[in-house]
Amino acid sequence: MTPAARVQAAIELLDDIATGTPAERALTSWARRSRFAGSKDRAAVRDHVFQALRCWRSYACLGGAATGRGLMLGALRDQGLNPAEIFTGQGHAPNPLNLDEVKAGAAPVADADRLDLPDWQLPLFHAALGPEAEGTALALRTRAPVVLRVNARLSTVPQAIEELDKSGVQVEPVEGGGHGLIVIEGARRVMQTQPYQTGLVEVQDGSSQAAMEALDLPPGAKVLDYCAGGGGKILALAARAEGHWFAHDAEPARMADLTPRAQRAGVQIAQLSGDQLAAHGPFDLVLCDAPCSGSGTWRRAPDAKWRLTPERLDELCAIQAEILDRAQALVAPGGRLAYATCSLFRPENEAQSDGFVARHHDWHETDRRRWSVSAVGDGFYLSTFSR
Ligand SMILES: C[S@@+](CC[C@H](N)C(=O)[O-])C[C@H]1O[C@@H](n2cnc3c(N)ncnc32)[C@H](O)[C@@H]1O
Repeated sequence: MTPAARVQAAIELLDDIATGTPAERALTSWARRSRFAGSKDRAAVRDHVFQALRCWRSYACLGGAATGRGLMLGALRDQGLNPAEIFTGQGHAPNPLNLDEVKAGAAPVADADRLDLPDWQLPLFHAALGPEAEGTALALRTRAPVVLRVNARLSTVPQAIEELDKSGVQVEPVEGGGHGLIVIEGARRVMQTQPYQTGLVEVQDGSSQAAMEALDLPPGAKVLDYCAGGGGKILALAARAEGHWFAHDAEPARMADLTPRAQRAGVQIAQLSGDQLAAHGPFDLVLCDAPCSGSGTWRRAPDAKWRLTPERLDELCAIQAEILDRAQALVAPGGRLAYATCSLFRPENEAQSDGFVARHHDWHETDRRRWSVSAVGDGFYLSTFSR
């Protein structure tokens, strides 16, 4: 595909996504029906679509319309490129610009346009992040880093760097980042490499890694990941120490990847249904990596920024409180409860921790940390409690 044909494909996909089709689904079905598109084409089209999703409002201002054409026009203007060189109408290029399109478009001025946020989220950003609110919103307009975690059970940082290099993936250690490696080149190849397939490295965001390093983990501890999903967090904990590892999720199908991942990593993690939890408990550490808005990860899943509603945020807060209330009953005397989200918002973070200790007077908070959206990690929140 020519660069212009890739832009035209992105225009059509953005129009589809604007009608409510989830971005991943739109991209998958486009790739299926576009057999002519090679892997580089698919990657380039995906990059166009994701960047336009991150910058929907500012690109719509620059391009003069919140349509696929308007957004891609805005994207080209944002990069200082001449859209007329792409919108030529030749081959599979977008049709030439009409006079209205040439005249339309202006730099974003309103805060929500400039920061690429839905209006209702501006106060949430300011309340949670104060002077860092603007910088964080602007950071969410950029592409996320790809970060790996070296599995300390099977490898060292220098060994993993060397093995990855042999497979064509260049990485650098995350500064002060323990086992984190930031991918400089070859991100799309990581999962095909021998170090990944043999469990020497896992893909894991830098902030998630740092949060799991921050948790107290007594040797031989019995640990339950109450919202395990694909198991990224419990795998990071299990790499740190000997222990007994248990995973639970309200939707067990979400743990489908956990068995192969644990096998690769050389650890055993028992999966527990709701009915089995009490019989296998109590646990020295119960981690609740709760379902949340994901606002700290919106560089990776930018359509979620526009799909979240105030009603859904309220629902998530209620689910988070219920998870904490249930999980606390599974903690052994002297044990810890940990609450984590990849959200930036106070109602899901600080207010949730405060609400928990207000409802459970026998519990107190022992630690509370936030990680900012950065060059090595997503926004993340961690709170720990003891009784
Ligand atoms: C943020 S994700 C977990 C990510 C995972 N810990 C990881 O590191 O890959 C939240 C998970 O909580 C699960 N969940 C939602 N409601 C739950 C509930 N009431 N009890 C337990 N798990 C729940 C979801 O199915 C989802 O897999």
